[in-house]
This record gives sequence, C-alpha cells and structure tokens, in this order.
Amino acid sequence: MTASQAELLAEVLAEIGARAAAEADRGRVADYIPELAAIDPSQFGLSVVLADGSQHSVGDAEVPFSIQSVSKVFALAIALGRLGDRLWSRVGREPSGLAFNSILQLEHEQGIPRNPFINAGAIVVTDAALAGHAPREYLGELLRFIRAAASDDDIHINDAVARSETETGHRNFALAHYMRSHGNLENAPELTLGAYFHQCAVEMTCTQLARAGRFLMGAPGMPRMVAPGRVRRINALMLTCGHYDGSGDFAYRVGLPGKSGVGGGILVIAPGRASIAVWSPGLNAQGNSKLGTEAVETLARRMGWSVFG
Ligand SMILES: NC(=O)CC[C@H](N)C(=O)O
Repeated sequence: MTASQAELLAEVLAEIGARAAAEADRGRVADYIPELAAIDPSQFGLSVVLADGSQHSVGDAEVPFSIQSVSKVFALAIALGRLGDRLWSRVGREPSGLAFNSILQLEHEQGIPRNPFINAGAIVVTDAALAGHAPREYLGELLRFIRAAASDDDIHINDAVARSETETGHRNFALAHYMRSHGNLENAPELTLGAYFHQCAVEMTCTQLARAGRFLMGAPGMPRMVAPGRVRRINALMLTCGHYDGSGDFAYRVGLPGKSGVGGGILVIAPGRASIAVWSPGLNAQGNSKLGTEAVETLARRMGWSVFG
C-alpha cells in the first residue's frame, strides 16, 4: 500500500467512524435470542487487514460480539475439508431469496437446503462436519481453526448465548427435524443443534474477525487454511448467499463477498486486497447489520475495492 493509499484509508475510516457515531437510525437488535436482545445498539467497530499485513481499525473494534452466522464460513471450510465435493449432495449452492430461517423451500426440495449459509444449510454443514465425532471434538476443531486463522488463542464460545438460543431455537429445531425426516441429517437433531448453537455463540472482536478472514484474501503471506480453489468458491458463495434475501442488494451496494450474522457482525473480503470485519448490533429488515452494511459500502467505494472493477 502506497503512502497516499494509507492516508486515504485513514481518512475514510475516520469519516465512517464519525458518521456511525452520529447515525440516529441504527436498525433493530435481534431479539429472538434473549442474550442478544440486551446488547447496546450504540456500538460500532470496524477493522481492516491489508495485503501487506497491516491492520487499521476504528470505533469499538476491540469489543467482543457474538459472531453468529459469520461462523458458517468457518464451518463450511471444515466440512469441505472433511467431505470435499460430497457435501454438495446434501446442500445446494443457490441463493434462497428467503429469510435466513425459512423452512419454505425444504418441502419442495426434498429436505436439501438451497445453500450452506441459510440456517437449514448451515445445520446440514455442521451435521456433516461432525462426521461421527462428538460435538465437543468438532467445536474444539472449529476453535482451533478460527484461532489459527486469526493467530490469536484468546477466542472463545459464550455458553450463555448458546444456552439462550437452545432454549428459544424452536425454528432451528423444526428445520433440523424436517431435514432428518428426509434423511438429510445423520445425527439426532439435538446433537447437531447443540454443536450448531455453540458454533454460532463464538465471540470475537472486529480486530480478531478481520484477522480470521485473512485466509480468504488469497494474498501471499496470509495464513493458508484451505486450498486456493476452495478459497475462491467460498468467496463465491459469500457473494451470492452470504446475506440471505439481502445478498443481491449487498452485492449491488458493496460489490464484495460478505457473510453477516444476527449479532450485527459482517466479514467482508476484498480478494487480494483486504479482510474487513464490521460490527454494529442493529439490523435491517433482512437481519443484516444496518450500519455495518453502510460502512462497508462506503469503504469499498472510496477505496475502489469492488470485485467488479
Ligand atoms: N442469521 C444468523 O446469524 C442466524 C444465526 C442464529 N444462531 C440462528 O440460528 O438463528
């Protein structure tokens, strides 16, 4: 990065931070998971790791938050490592055009979820990643993967969040049981969901998450967790499916692969250039961070980082 680009990035981050602090309409915090309903919506953080390894942050970038569905990216990397392309007989690769927790398509499509990033798809991915192992072993592997990707051992699962979701996760239980009835879940729904809820309850800061995303940048010198061809495909799925029924809008506005979570975090990859983590707990109508989306829209536009040139 040249000195003038570094100057531009510093200017853009300061502008994004100031705008986020002043924003009155911050979206709505997810309240269907009681532990998340209590999060203060005034928070905002953003962190960027560049291809030269430098990291640049603004706002509450050191505050841990629940990464929720951003974890689906790491779970997918692990499941693909275990099963390879056999995974695609159990989950598709098409955008769903429906809410993250929708059950609608499963009946028409023989219990095969549209993609690995909607809840139904991620539950199948976790079920596949378990591959005969106990949830505790899988979660250990997931944490090892994330810690190695982030080069940071201080990343943990928040048990209170996992418990809170287990108690209220009736929709996810319905999805899991429905897929089990179609023979698309190998384990008992309670077992797979136990792993899934804990996976969603991983907590990270923006600085940690941006570092954990480095393996998806496809840039020299970054941690190599999966093969380059797989990195491209995970990015393709993030671009087309990473924001549920808001994926088209995110691609249009930001032009980069991204994966959101209902905790208000988004991991965004500028291939070859940057790994970006943004967090603001208030969500838009599709369950994606409102200020987070606006912030990466500004960042990508000002830095010229769209994958579409
Ligand atoms: N969009 C999300 O982040 C959803 C994840 C959440 N744990 C759920 O299963 O409902």
